[in-house]
Amino acid sequence: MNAVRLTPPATLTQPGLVQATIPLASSKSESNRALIIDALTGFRCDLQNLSTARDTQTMIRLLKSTDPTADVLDAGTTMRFLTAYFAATGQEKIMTGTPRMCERPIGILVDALRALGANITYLKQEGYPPLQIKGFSSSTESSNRLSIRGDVSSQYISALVMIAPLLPNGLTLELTGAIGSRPYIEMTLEQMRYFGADVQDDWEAKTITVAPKPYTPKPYSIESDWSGASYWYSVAALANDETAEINLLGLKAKSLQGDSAIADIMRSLGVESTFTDSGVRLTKGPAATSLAWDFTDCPDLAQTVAVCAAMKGVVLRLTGIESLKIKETDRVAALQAELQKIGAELVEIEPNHLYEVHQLAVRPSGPPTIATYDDHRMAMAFAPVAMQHEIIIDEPGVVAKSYPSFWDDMARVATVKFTEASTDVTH
Ligand SMILES: O=C(O)C1=C[C@@H](OP(=O)(O)O)[C@@H](O)[C@H](O)C1
Ligand SMILES: C=C(OP(=O)(O)O)C(=O)O
Repeated sequence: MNAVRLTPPATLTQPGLVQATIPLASSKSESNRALIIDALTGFRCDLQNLSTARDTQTMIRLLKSTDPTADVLDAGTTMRFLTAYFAATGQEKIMTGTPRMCERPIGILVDALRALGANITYLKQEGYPPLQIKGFSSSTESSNRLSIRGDVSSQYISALVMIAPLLPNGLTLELTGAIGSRPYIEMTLEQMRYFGADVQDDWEAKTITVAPKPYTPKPYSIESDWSGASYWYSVAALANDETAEINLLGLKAKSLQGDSAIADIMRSLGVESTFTDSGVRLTKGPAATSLAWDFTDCPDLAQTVAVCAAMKGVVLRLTGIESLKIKETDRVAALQAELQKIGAELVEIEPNHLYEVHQLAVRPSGPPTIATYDDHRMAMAFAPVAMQHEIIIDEPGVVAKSYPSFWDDMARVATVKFTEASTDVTH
């Protein structure tokens, strides 16, 4: 694909000691759930520390907008949560997004909303945005029991359960197949409970039941983003400075975010975590020579860990990364292409199931230029490579989706230069 460069590439070099305090962005996942629940209370909750992420800012804007078209840009949760919200609140909207968003499936959610009484039509391709929400005719006769696949995106399930307190009969969801990203569903249920919803989950029976009981407006403060924290774990793991210390602000040991698993994963890659009053302190510890991890519960960590393991020469076996193919880009393909540039490869060992990252015998010379494929996590996962050698990140502006201040924070541990490009780039 040919693309015109939108932001000058970032050249990163590591100046010396790694001693930094990083404010972090707050969680866009928690923010976007809190915003939907707030809207369902008539905007009566006092939400504090909302994320500056573009995905959250887009959610805020669209919840208040009277425009008949809601363009979510590239925000998956915003697309899925707002589709359910606009349907349940009977708002007529056209839901659209970036070309990539229009390739990300939504049929499972639309089918479920239709079964609950929503009138939704596809404007282009069946099963994908753009779509038109025309109204909702839920009645006490509408079924309140639905089966839904759990193996494509947990966001459909979160979207449905969040509107369920409004439905005349509430909702029971029976989840079928494997359940991906389960901690995100649990985050949704916990936030709903906090705001007074009556929610029962039975993970053995794979059912979630929500009673028809309205939310109670309350103040709520959003935690820092553990997915964003993962890049700092990678910085600590790759720092040559054995005295490296990074303090990440606003993280809690008992988090709603499944990506807090990064603390366990990174212990194997040589990072110790100590929880403090202000967050978590990262210091260096011994690293393993190999690591196997199932990313089913934490798909957004896969890129961080793959790049970090590749740089450390730790052989990494990954499972549970099937959903990476339908995110901001095909992240499996993107990793396969870009890991080569840092002297590693991602090999598919068992089709669509088991993958391995290992170093190549011959390592490329000169600073690599990493393409980012409109994916914030490609940019942020590769940035910590700067701890070991110079690296150039193309389209660094992509980080705005989840972590707009990422480069400012990065400048606390590396030299970050944005240089104007004179030519077009090819992905
Ligand atoms: O609910 C959420 O906030 C999210 C769920 C996950 O998506 P899937 O459920 O599609 O894996 C995750 O990848 C995404 O970044 C945020
Ligand atoms: C997959 C992601 O987000 P979303 O699905 O909400 O676009 C992400 O932030 O990595």
